[in-house]
Amino acid sequence: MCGDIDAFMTWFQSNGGTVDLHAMGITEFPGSGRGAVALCDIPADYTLFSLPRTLTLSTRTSSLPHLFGLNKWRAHKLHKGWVGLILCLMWEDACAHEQGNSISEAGLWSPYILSLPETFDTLMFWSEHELEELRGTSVVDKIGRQDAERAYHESLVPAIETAPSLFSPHHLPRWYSLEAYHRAGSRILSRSFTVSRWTSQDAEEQNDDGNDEAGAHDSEGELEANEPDNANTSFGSAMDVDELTPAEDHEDEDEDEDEDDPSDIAMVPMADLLNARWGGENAKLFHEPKILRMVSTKSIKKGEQIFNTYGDLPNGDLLRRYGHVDLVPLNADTNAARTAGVDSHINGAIATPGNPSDVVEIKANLVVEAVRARWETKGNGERDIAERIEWWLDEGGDDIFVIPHPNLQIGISYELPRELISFTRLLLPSTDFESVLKKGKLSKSKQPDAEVLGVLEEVLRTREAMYAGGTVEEDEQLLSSSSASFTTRRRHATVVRVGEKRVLRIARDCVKLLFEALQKNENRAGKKDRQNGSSDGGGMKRGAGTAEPGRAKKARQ
Ligand SMILES: C[S@@+](CC[C@H](N)C(=O)[O-])C[C@H]1O[C@@H](n2cnc3c(N)ncnc32)[C@H](O)[C@@H]1O
Repeated sequence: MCGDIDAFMTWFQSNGGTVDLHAMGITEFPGSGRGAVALCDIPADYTLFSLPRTLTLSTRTSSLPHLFGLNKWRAHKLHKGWVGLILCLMWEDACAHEQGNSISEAGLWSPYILSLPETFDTLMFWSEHELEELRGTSVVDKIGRQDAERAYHESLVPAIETAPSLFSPHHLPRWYSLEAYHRAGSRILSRSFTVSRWTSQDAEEQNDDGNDEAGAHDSEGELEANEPDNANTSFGSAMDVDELTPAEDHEDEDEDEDEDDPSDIAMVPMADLLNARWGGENAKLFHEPKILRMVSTKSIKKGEQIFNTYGDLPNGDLLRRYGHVDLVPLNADTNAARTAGVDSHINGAIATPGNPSDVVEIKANLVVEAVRARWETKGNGERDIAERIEWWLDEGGDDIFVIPHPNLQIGISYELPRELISFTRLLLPSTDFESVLKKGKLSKSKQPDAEVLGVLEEVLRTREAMYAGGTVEEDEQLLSSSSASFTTRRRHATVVRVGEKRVLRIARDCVKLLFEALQKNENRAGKKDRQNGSSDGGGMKRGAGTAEPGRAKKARQ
C-alpha cells in the first residue's frame, strides 16, 4: 500500500473528519490500488464519512496564496487555471518531506500528502514510443503536455523565484522541478473534486426542502439512513473536473463570469480513496454548508467495494486522467441484435467485455477530403467547399463528429450521428447551396441517401486506417497474449484502440446495411414501376459513388 494510511486515518479523525469504521474500511484491491470496502451490509443513504470543508486542500483553504501575497499571486496569474493549486500541492509536498520548516502554517496537510501515490500511469508520463500505441485514438490530442509545461515555465517558475523564504532554493531541484509539477498535476487530475462555495442560494434551496441543516446529518457511526437528498451533491459527478487550463489561455485580466472558478477545485482527503467502475457507483459526495459527506446511493453488501463515480468516461479519457481502463460485460440483447441483422459483431461484442462509453471522433476534415474528389469537374471546388464550411460553422455546427457506442441493451441502433450526415450532405456538389442559404437551413433527413453513404464509407475506412495495431481481431488476440513485452501500458493502449475500432466497425456495418436497405427499396420501387408499365429507373443497381440522392430518397418513400 502506498503512503502511511494509518497516520492519515489518525490525522483525518483528529482534524474534524468522521469515518464509520464499522461500515467502511480501506484496503488494497489488486489492479486498482487502495479503495473502500463495506465491512457490513450498508443501506442506501447512509453516511460513510464526513469532513469539514476546511480539511479540503484548495487555493481557497491553503495559506500559501496569503503568505505569497494575493496581489502578487494574481500578477503571476496563479489565480487562473490549475497552476496555483499545483503550486500549493508542491509546497505542501516540500513541507511534508523537509524537516525544520519555520513557517507555522506549513505542513497542515502533511499526513494526507504523505499518503498520496508518487508515481502515475497517466498519459502525461508515457514516452513517445508508448504513445505510438495510441495512434489514431482521440485521446492523443488531449494530453496537453505542451500547454502544461508552458504554464510551469512562464507562471510557476518566475513566481517561486521571487519568494525564497517560502520556496527554499535548496528545495527547488527536488520539490519544484518539472517532474514534481507533473506529479502534482496528476494528483489533481486523478483525485480532485469540484467543491463550490456554499452560497446563500444553496442555503435557500436547502431551507425550501425543509432541511434542518445543523441536525439532520449528525449520525456518526450509527447504521441509520441519512438524508442526502437534503444536501447538494458535489459538482460534476464528484471527480469530474475540468482538465488543466494553462494560465496563458486566459489573457483577460477581468474574470469571465462563465469561467469555472479554479478555487473550487479541491483535494478531498478520504473521498479520493474511492475507486470507480463503469456504472458501478454506489456512493457519492454531498456538500453542505460546513461539511462534505460521503453517502451510499444504494445498498452495499458486506465485502463489496464502495465505488464513487468518475463520470463513466470512455477508456481513452480514463487512461488520460486516471491511468486505468474499465472493462465491463456489454450485456447485449442478442434478440434485438439478431433482428437488426448484425449477429456476428454483436456476438463478438458480447464475448469480450468493453466500455459502453467508448466513442469514435471523426474530424470534419476527413469528410472534406472525401468530398473533394466529387467536386473535381463541378463548380469552383475549393471556394464552394470553403463557403459551405463557413456557413456550417457560422450556424454553430461542430468540426468534430462523435460516433457513440451503440446501446447494446436495446440492440444496435442504426442511426449515424445526424450532424455527420448533414455536414456530408451540405458539402456534396449535388446540394443546392443557394437554396440552403435562402431557407437558412439544410433540409432535414434522418437517414442518409446513397451518395452520402458513399462518402461516409470512405471516411470511416480512412478513419480506421489511422489507428495503430491491426484489425479488431488481431488486437483482441494481442490482449490475450501473456508475453513479457506486452506491458500494462501496451495492454491499456490496446484496450483503448480495440474499443474505438469496435465502434467504428459497427458504424461501417451500419453504413453497409443502410445502403443495402436503400437498394432493396429501390429494387422494390423498380419492380412496381415495371408492373405499372413505367420505364424510368426500373431495377437500377447502383454503387456508392454513382447513386443520385434524389432518386434514393424517392426509393425510400
Ligand atoms: C481517486 S484515486 C482512488 C484511490 C487509489 N486507488 C489509491 O490507491 O489512492 C483514483 C485512482 O485509483 C485507481 N483506480 C480507480 N478505479 C480503478 C479501476 N476501476 N481500475 C483500476 N484502477 C482504478 C487509478 O489508479 C486512479 O488514478
